[in-house]
Amino acid sequence: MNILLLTTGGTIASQEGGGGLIPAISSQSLLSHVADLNHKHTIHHEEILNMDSSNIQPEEWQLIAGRIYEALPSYDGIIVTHGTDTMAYTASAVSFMLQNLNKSIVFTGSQVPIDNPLTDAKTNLYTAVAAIENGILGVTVAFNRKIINGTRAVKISTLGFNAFESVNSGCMGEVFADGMRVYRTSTSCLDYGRPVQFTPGLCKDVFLLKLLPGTKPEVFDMIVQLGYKGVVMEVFGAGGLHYAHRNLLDKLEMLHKRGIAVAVCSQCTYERCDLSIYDIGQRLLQRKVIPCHDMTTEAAAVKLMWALTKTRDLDKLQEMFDTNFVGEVYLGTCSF
Ligand SMILES: NC(=O)C[C@H](N)C(=O)O
Repeated sequence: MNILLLTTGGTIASQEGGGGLIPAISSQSLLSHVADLNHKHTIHHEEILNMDSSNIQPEEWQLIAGRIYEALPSYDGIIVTHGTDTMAYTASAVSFMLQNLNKSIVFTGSQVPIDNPLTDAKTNLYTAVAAIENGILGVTVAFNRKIINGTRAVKISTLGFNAFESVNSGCMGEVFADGMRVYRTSTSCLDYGRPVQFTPGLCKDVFLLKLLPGTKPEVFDMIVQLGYKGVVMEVFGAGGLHYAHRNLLDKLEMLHKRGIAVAVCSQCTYERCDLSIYDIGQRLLQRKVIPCHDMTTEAAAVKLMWALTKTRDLDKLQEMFDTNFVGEVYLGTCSF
């Protein structure tokens, strides 16, 4: 197979720089650590960035997605090496920007640099190649022998090798002693008659707010002043926030009047936010907040950035959040 290795930095490409680990290893040198892959496949390499992923932002997401789109026709699959810290955001962003993918785009990285004897980088790279060999289509994350839908990946460990979890959706594939077991072959329902859909835009004016009991309502005034067009709010449990002592509900009404979208997801990692259960949730619904259902916070925030480039109409945004595009949300009607 013809595979492209796109490198962007991260621990996988890092070396001790005197002041701590810093990305330094080139794409060529990275590939040389898994040179045996070239016996079976033709692997091309290209370094598009060399950054700690803490510095990777929407500008870089667009660069990465654009390069993938250009390269796609020439390869059977593309592996993107990336720092783990923000990989779930980048993988989500690329998932929304590049849809109807009939090829494998696999993000991977490592917790230990590739030139360290205890590295997990090689296994992760071999797992990424196995995802391509097994035809797992769409944007995924390969880590610790698992293949996860890019919009379902969440980084759960700072140091452990099982650094990513597939949240609210089983993983797509897993390596066992007898090889890769494939549970799902695509992140979405593909329309083979249509080409890849590339929508490169992202609205950078999205704010992510995790509530603390007692958060001051005036925070929302600051969000408005700063020109944010959308807010993803992590609320308590199935969907709660305070209005006693400090009335956040009034501020949500103010945001709605100003046409600022507020999407709501839970501070709980697992299961869905459901605003129909409690009185407080129903008060939120009356303020026209957009429920994110069982989406990860990472996917929800990036989905809002992507959706806001298509519309600012709150009803249309709500419709987009009630639609499953790339397996990011379970709505009870589709098993992706
Ligand atoms: N394991 C890693 O890759 C962490 C690193 N700080 C990064 O995200 O770039």
